[in-house]
Amino acid sequence: MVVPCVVRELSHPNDECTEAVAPRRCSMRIKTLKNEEQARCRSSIVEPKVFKKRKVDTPSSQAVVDNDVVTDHPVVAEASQSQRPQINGNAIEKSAHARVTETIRRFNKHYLHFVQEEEIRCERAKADQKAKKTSKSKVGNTYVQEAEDDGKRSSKRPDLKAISKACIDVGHQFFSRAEMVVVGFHNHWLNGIDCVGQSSGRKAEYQGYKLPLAVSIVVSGQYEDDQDNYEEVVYTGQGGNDLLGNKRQIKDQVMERGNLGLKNCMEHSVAVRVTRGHRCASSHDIGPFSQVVNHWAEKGISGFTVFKFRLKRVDGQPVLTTNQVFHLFYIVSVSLLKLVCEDISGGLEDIPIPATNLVDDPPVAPTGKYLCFTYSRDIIYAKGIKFPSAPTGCNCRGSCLDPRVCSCAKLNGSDFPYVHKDGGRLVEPKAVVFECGPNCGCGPACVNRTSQKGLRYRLEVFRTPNKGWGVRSWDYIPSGATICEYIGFLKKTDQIDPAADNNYVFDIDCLQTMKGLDGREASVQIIFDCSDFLFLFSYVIDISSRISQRAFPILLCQRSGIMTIQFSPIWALVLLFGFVFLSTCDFLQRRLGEVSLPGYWQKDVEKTSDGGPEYCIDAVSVGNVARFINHSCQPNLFVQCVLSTHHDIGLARVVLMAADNIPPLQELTYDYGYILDSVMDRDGKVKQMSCYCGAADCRKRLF
Ligand SMILES: C[S@@+](CC[C@H](N)C(=O)[O-])C[C@H]1O[C@@H](n2cnc3c(N)ncnc32)[C@H](O)[C@@H]1O
Repeated sequence: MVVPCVVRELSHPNDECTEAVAPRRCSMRIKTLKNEEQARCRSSIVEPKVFKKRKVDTPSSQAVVDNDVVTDHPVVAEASQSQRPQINGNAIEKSAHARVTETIRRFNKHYLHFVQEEEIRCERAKADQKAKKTSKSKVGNTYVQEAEDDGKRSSKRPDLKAISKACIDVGHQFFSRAEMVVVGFHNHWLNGIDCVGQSSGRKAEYQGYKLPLAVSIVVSGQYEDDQDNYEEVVYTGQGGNDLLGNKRQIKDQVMERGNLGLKNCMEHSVAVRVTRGHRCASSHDIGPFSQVVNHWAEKGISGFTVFKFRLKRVDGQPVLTTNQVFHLFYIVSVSLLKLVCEDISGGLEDIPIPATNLVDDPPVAPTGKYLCFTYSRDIIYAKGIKFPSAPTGCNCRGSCLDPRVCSCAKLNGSDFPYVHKDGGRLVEPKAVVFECGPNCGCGPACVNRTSQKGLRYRLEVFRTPNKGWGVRSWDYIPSGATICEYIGFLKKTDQIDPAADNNYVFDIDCLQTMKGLDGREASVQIIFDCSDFLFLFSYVIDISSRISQRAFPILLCQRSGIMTIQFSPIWALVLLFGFVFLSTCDFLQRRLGEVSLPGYWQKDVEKTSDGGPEYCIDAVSVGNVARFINHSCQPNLFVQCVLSTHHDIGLARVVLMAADNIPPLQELTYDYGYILDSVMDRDGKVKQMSCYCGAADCRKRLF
């Protein structure tokens, strides 16, 4: 039954903190992996004793999962944190999930960098092609042809390039085969069967085994002869498929490679990891170890010989709900979710935000003491706060495309912070992102306005058992995507009544985070960086050298600051003097991630040592869907400061973005960044609030 969102008094989960001094949240950024040792490479994960050679004495033996390889499916993990399975007496490694998340984050970071490179390469090829066409090159059509070829050249798959960059650990659910390869579950981005090959035969651990030996199969669900369920899989061997066409069988399969690997597994009673791919999306669910119990050859639907392998799940492994395959567009049964409000935004958002309640009986809508708020899409400036003036924008037209030309891109370290893929994804978290603003020449579709484009995913506010209301998405959200901005009243922090027990205050702490103040993790380093200076010089010299052909040095300066110079002594002196002059003229370029901060922020950074953030966003009475997003110690979102309409860092926009690929119906959370023991009650006693995020590495307290 749908009830209107009327104001009603509800007992609120926050009731325990009445009388508290209003706890303050800060924008804890995405956490970088502190301990590189946490990340183990594939080589260690797929250590033969773990995966590759799995001697199982009897099909029911639990020896198959007797060490650290434990499936950690998110659905299972969420359902029973307290009853995490013990296999052969060994508890599941608690932070496996966290390590996987970190690994996938690293992979996605590399991946998005490669996507960015690829987009730039294509844009340049297109621009060159256009320029060459218009200049009607004297050398006939040769250049035009070359540029065309460059533009058309098949892209260097960013995901495959990223695989080589990441170092890995065990996983749960993957959104692409490439992610699985990264994590080491499966070593082929195309083949369904991953084997230990003949070349490993000399290793001691394979003595006595016939090779190849299969270690992992992916049930893709897209071949005509596949029929699978969860306890038992009938797997069609490899070979003979029309891989470029409709995947139909076009010739007989042969008992070799992966097929032989599976046959050998049966002979040696070696278990195989089964993973399920999804037909429409590229997502994969990691399934259980299974034993090949039978195999045979038969004529397939197309009349060609195919090998069939029957695999039975080995007992003693966690129950998986792997039939929950995540679609890019999840079809949600609203009646099952008990809708209590059709759209909490009251039509203000482009996509309605329903509220559902499966917890209360009868189900109630998100209303009550703390939930009676006015929905707003935009920040509202409290009385007395002056809106800063808008910066001069870039001169681009339509959409900003060339980072060498766009002045906004230059502020971001001479690259656009977003790639176009999936409607705009942030390549990596930054101290601050400079987006295009009101005075820019580009239009609303510009990629450098990604966070200004409103909601893109079907969000749902849902009642959680112990955290009040929370937010999740019905759509798959790729990492780096914008979820929403934190909206509310923009106030001075001293305008917040400390006795008001307001849990909806978000401190705008970009500067504090930059400096790593108050125990906050400094997400960025402030270091002296000469790359911008070098870039400037290289530019001047490059132009000069073009003019005078050979009289000047050629200087190549890369973003990393590495340069190669072919120089004449006089130019070396010019460079040296220029460098010394600029560095002593209070013109130090400081670097925050990839962002160069204009000099005037230096004073702000210095000033920000003690007092804490000057401004905050109070969403208690006015806000948007962000006010319902809960905290997690292992969040899937991160906070990104964004500047677009002005460049006042103290009043930066606070935008929540996806840290991971987020499957539909997974709760969206970010790290509130409370400093433990920083919240006091009126008597000056430390106030505590339990954390119910359920993460394996939960620190058990919100504050
Ligand atoms: C900004 S509100 C989030 C939305 C809130 N759950 C609601 O129902 O309106 C912050 C409050 O939610 C609750 N909360 C958020 N994350 C939590 C967590 N991990 N564990 C326990 N309570 C949490 C706390 O009561 C916190 O003060």
